[in-house]
Formats: sequence, C-alpha cells, structure tokens
Amino acid sequence: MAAKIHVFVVVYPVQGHINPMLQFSKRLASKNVRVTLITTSSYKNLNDNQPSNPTVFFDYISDGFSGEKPPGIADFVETFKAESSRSLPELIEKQSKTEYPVNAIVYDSFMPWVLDISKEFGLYGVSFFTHSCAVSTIYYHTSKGSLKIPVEKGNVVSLPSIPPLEVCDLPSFVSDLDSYPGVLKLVLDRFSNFEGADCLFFNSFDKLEIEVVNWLSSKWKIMTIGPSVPSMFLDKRLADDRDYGLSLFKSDGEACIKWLDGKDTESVVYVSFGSLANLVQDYMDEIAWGLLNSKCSFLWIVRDTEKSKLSEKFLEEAADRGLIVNWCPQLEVLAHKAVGSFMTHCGWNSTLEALCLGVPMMVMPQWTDQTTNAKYIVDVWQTGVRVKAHDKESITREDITKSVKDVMEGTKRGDLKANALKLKEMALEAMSEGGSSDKYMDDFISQIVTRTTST
Ligand SMILES: O=c1ccn([C@@H]2O[C@H](COP(=O)(O)OP(=O)(O)O[C@H]3O[C@H](CO)[C@@H](O)[C@H](O)[C@H]3O)[C@@H](O)[C@H]2O)c(=O)[nH]1
Repeated sequence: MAAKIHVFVVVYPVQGHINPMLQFSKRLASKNVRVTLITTSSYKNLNDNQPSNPTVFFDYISDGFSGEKPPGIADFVETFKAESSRSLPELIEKQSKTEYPVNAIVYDSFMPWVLDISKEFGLYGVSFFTHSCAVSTIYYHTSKGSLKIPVEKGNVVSLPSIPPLEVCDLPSFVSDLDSYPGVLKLVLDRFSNFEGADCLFFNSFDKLEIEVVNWLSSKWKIMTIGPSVPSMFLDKRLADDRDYGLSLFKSDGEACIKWLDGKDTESVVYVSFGSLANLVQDYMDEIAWGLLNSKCSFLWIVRDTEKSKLSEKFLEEAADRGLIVNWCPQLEVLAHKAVGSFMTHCGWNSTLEALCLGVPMMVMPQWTDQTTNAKYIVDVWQTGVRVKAHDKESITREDITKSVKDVMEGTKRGDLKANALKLKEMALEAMSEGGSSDKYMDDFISQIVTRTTST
C-alpha cells in the first residue's frame, strides 16, 4: 500500500533548509513512498549530479524573481507566497491526473501558507521545523507573548523545559529586535496556524532534547524525525544514498580529502561558518592569525565572495599548514580521521552533523538560532567550548588560539570527545531500524495510509 502514497516535500529555498529536507525525503522514499521535493527554479540547474535513477523526484516553482536578487526578506516572502500559492495547487492538480495523486504535504515551517493549500485539497499536512526543538519552543513563546520582548540585558529567561538562558543565549532575532525584524516576523509567523497541522516534524531526536520534546508532545502531535543526515554517515541502511548536488556552491571536495589524507589522525581543525554568514574584516583577521598561532593544521571554508578578506601575508604564512577552499563535502570532512575538531557558527545542520560524527566543537555563533545552539553544545551536551566568553565585547586571536588548544590537546578534550561519541551513538540508535526517529516515520506513513484508505 505504501508504494501508492505520494508525499510532496516543499522547501524554503536556502541551503540550510534544503539539506535536511532532502535527506528526510531520501529516508521516506526508502520506505516505499513516492516523494517529490519541490523547491524554486533557482535550484533547477544545479542538478548536474542528479542520479539517472533518482529515489526522490523533483519539481520546481518560481520564487517570482527569475534569478534577480530579491530586494529584502519581507518582499521576497510576500512574492514567494503569492507565486507558490498559485503554482503549488497547479502541481497538485497535475498529479491528481496521474497514477500518483498527492496524499500529504510536508512543508517548511517558514511557509505556513502551504497548510491552507493542503487543507483545500484535503491532504495530510505536516510543518517541518529545521531548527532545534528548543529554539522552536523559544520562538513559540515569543509569538504567544509568554516570553515578553524586549528582554532586558542582565535578565535570565526561564521557560518550561529549557535551561535558564542569558539574553545572549536567546536567538539573536529575539535578543536584538532591531537586527532583522523581517526575519523575526518570518520565524514567528510559523505559529500563526501550526495547530491546524496534522503533525509537526522536528529535525532532532528524542534523546537529544528529551525535556523539551516531552513538553512539546504534551501539547501537540510532534515527531522528531532527525538527525536528517545521509544514511551513509549514520546507519548505512540506504544503499542508494546519492548526492543530488543541490548545493549553491562549487565544492573543492577532491582537493580537501586528498589534503586530509596526508594529515595525522585528529590533527586538523575544520572551520566553517555555513552558507549565509558574512564575517566582518576584523573577525576574519582574528580567526586567521589565531589559527596560525595555534600551530595546528586547518581546513577553512571561505566562500569565494569572502576571499578578498584574507591578506596576502596570511595566505603566504598559511600555505604549509592551512587549506582554504570555497566549499567542501562537509560530512565527508567531519567523518575523516584526520579531523580533530570543528570551529563552527553552530547552524543547526552543522551542529547535528558534528554530533552524529562525534566531533568536538569550538562555538562561534553569529546570529539567528546559532546563539541558542551554542548554549546547548557547551552547557547541555558538553561537546564544545565557547571561543569568546559572554562578557567579552569582541573576539581576539588569543581567544581563537586558546580554544583550539583546549579542544585539540587540552585536558578538556577527553570529556568533550567522550560526550560527543555518546551522542553519536544515540543519533545512530534513533535513526536505525526501530529507533525513535525511524518509528515516527513509520507512524507518519501509517497515518497517511489510514487517512487515504478511509476516504
Ligand atoms: O563547505 C561546506 C559548508 C557547509 N556545508 C553544508 O551546508 C549546511 C549548512 O547548514 P547549517 O550548518 O545549518 O548552516 P547555514 O547554512 O548557515 O543554515 C541556516 O539554516 C539553518 C537551519 O535552519 C540554521 O540553523 C542556521 O543558523 C542558518 O544560518 C550543512 O548541511 C553543511 O554540511 C557543506 O556541505 N560544505
């Protein structure tokens, strides 16, 4: 029966959302469900690596900008909402005339309007949260006013099932209301109609966030279906775990792996700030010289658009110890035996990937949910150290060097690594057959089957 089920997975078009929803789609497809991942046409031509026999199908909708840079987040969302509200129903109608009509829509929580479309067609509708359960819960309280904003500096925030948070541990859009009001609106709007969804998916797993998972599930039907990383880095169950090439950036994969192959076990610091961050010049300088002064080898992802921020002098001195590339296959890098630690901006995907591969972290959150993820990495899971203490104004090269030494060779390394390995085991257990995340996926499928056969 499951073979006849067809699920649309509708993604908000940014790299950090496409990656987990694509991995989720592959898992679902491996359970004999037909899955079509729908994203914007901007991702259409990237698919050079598209396998000839894909397990996941793709379809594309316009974001209304035909490749032009949108003026700002609010305009983008408004136009994208109008475009997708027109084109998504067309895709559903088109499918209804085939042997694979759509039964369910899993939509990015950034696109709450898709729930209205799924209801209009009588489909099972699921909101997929690409943030952690904790971060999503903080945004929930903000949207409902149970977390009063603005929060005054110096206050400690207490929310049910969340550890006490200093203001700088809150998501940046909440702690600094003037920073990105358009994005704050986007993340809070998710809660305008979420209670009408048949279920809420979180890219997390029960044991990772047990308190907050319990709190959420006492109120709503939630399923933690993560960590949404390729099977080959976890349970290795999916034979057809292909790279669909949905990356906005050109990867220097071969060069990275070859370079890592020549390094000693756990001797390299991997440094990346994800797909969105633009670091200011001073920050780049301090990282650069802090890494050099640590005397460790490092692989640093600096996107081509950011490379002019690296001085000639630094590049010369780094030549025999550092490799600086535009983009890499991050999971392969984290899984490489030469990598000993990860200096990270704490994007949720990077956080989960480091946990799944048992790699200790040096946390350097920049904005959005990263500040809260950093708090969990350092104080709750204890798999990383803070590069800069909360009470320090800005980061220095000495902070960088010290944190690298602490994590790579200090007395803390043993505990950090042991905690990271424990979480790696738990992540594996959750995704393996019969594990919590695996069971939720089965549960989701049987609910669609029941809904489909009873109508
Ligand atoms: O050289 C690289 C660098 C990154 N990645 C991948 O790119 C993704 C990056 O995702 P993430 O770590 O979450 O960072 P962002 O791209 O910054 O993601 C945005 O979206 C996330 C999910 O909502 C949020 O948690 C982040 O804060 C937000 O910045 C991960 O899957 C990485 O494996 C690569 O493959 N190669």
